[in-house]
Amino acid sequence: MTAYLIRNVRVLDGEPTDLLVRDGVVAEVGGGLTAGDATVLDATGLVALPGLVDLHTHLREPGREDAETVESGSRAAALGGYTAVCAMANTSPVADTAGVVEQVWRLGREAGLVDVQPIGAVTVGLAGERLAELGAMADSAARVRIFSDDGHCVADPRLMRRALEYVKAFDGVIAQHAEEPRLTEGAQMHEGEVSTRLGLTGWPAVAEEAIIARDVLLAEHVGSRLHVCHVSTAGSVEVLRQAKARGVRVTAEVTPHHLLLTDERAETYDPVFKVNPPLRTATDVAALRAALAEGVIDVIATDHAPHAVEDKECEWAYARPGMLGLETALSIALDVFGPQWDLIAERMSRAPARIAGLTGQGVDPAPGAPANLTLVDPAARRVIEPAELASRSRNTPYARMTLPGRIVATFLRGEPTVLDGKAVK
Ligand SMILES: NC(=O)N[C@@H](CC(=O)O)C(=O)O
Ligand SMILES: [Zn+2]
Ligand SMILES: [Zn+2]
Repeated sequence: MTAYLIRNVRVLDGEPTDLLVRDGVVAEVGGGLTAGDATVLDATGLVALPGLVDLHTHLREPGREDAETVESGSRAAALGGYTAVCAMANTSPVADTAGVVEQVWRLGREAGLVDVQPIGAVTVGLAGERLAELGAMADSAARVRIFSDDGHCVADPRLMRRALEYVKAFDGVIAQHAEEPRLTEGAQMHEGEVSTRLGLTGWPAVAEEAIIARDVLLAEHVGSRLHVCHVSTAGSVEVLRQAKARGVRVTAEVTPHHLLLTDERAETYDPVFKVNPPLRTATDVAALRAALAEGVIDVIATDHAPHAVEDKECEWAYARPGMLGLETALSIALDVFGPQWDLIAERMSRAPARIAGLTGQGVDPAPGAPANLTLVDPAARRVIEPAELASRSRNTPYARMTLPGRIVATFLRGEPTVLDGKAVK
């Protein structure tokens, strides 16, 4: 195993120092370390962060390997600075059995680029009718702790209650895609001025807020853990703020695109901007940014949702919702929040690792810490070229935009997965 001496790097907001990475851990931190047999990396101007952790990734394997595989998604993640991703269950077959979650977990280990932690489905086939084998998935080699029907809402309140009760036994968490389906039938974009002008059926904010309000009450009643996926409205932030003030065990995430883009993008009729929940208004974006800074929202999660060209480059109404996220998330965070490294580390690494219960992830680089880390060049700017992305899909909403920040290197347990901005394998 090669040792690495990372010279002249700033750890988060600290002064430049040296990091010695050896045997999978950060062995030493301090000025003027000697290399010995270590490979020296000059990291002048770079910032070291704990490896990023994504709570919400769609890897599409099994079933849609044309759009993404565990390996291609893992490579996109490593290039984005991630050392762990949680893989959503809406694959084909659905990850609703111990067999499927173990398959995804094994594929992740074989790719060896990030830790792939499978999420299990809450209900069989995501159909919302009966609970999946949550216990068997928890006891499997994949040790599932997060369950989600993402893509669908667990709309039946009795099923939601039972799921919350079930996972309490092993401190699991239900991650809800909050969308009251009766309020979003035929919806194409956010319900508001722009949808009225374009004549597209609207997806009202209240469809999200009503489910979050119900679910925080259910979580409070049961005393169990709820996580809210891709929060997108100012009203949702207020529901979460009140629930947290009461001590409800609820956490929440926001995506990079909901922190940056608004429903006005639909005016282009370019389906790359079609996503679920939909892009909202500038007022919502401002509320989400403030909530993330305050901690009412705990995490930035990508909701990386790769789609094949034929599912995306068609008429708006027929296009699948979803956007790529893994390779651009850190840049969007830097664009929105500036170099607030402690905030970025908390929201993109420590908090998601805690919520997912991933030991060894989300730990700041310090002596004895597992060497899961990423080196960022905050001064670099890059133009996003869809064809250059490692993802198998091309549906980035940031095509040809110039974004700040570049991931220079990523280490997984002391081994580089990215060096010089390129994937090692
Ligand atoms: N976000 C999306 O628009 N799409 C996701 C599903 C989801 O996250 O709800 C997908 O799987 O494509
Ligand atoms: Zn969702
Ligand atoms: Zn999703």
